[in-house]
Amino acid sequence: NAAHDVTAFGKGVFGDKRKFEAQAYEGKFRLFDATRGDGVVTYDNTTGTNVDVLSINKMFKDGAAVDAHVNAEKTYDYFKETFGRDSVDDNGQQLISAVHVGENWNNASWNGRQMSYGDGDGERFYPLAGGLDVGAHEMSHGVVQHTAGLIYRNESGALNESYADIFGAMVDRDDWLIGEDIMADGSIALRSLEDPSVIVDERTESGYSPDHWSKRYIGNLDNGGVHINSSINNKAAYLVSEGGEHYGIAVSGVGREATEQIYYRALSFYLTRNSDFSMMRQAAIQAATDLYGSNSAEVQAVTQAYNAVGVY
Ligand SMILES: CCCCC[C@H](S)C(=O)N[C@@H](Cc1ccccc1)C(=O)N[C@@H](C)C(=O)O
Ligand SMILES: [Zn+2]
Repeated sequence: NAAHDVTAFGKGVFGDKRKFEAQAYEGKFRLFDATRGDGVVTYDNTTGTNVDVLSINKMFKDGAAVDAHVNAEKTYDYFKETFGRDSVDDNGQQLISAVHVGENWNNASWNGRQMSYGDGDGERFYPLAGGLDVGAHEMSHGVVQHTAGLIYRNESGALNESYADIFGAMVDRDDWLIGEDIMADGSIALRSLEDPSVIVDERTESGYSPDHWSKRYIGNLDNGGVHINSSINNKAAYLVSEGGEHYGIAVSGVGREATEQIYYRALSFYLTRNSDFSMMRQAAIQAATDLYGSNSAEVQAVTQAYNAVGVY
């Protein structure tokens, strides 16, 4: 008997009840959502199967698998509804997620084809699938890969990481923090777009994430600081949206809706593999000009935001 689509239920990593699309097949159920693009499929890396026999109360019981599946559905919907983009390649590419990857792995990744989530060690991170912004971060790397293709090193790599955080913060829309749901060590988040300097980063000289180009990390750690210098562009995007005063420069914000359109257009029309921060500034100004006009508040916000973080 063929598989058929069902709306199923399960509890996430933190015990919250989730609803999602799955399939019933041969008396069992699998995390395969056939309603989005060429499918959203989630599987347990330790067993290699995406079949999860429903427990007696008709619930999927693998919290990380449930959350990873919902993260992918929500991020698929975000790109479709906000930009009309059909998955990472704008051609419906199947969204594959693997959970329980590694041993207490304190990370998640996009390997060019799929998302992988670690379970965390319970000291640094809880299971990373529990964070919607983690899944959105990883899938956004897929979008970057199929658009500008920003090389994952130095400034282009920092932009790649920044785009993953910006879209992560737009999908997980109630704050400007990244990783706030999965920190096990008591810190408020892994990164903050609003105020990067509140997050300790022992890889940097100052111990904090930079919020100005003059404070950028220059060195070989972290592929040339891709998770460190991303905070400079993250701060710029935050200022474009929310506004504020930064190093004496005032920015009038234009809101999340205009900000996500500007950054998406800059990514998909103007940025290329080797783009650096200065090219990011030009691309965002051009995108804002295309969308809102050269004398618009949006162009003004972008210009002031990049002035405020010292990128010209
Ligand atoms: C193969 C090694 C991992 C490559 C880096 C991946 S893309 C990445 O950036 N992962 C995110 C995971 C994440 C996202 C949101 C919130 C919490 C954690 C990341 O930021 N990883 C940090 C821990 C890092 O690799 O330094
Ligand atoms: Zn990343």
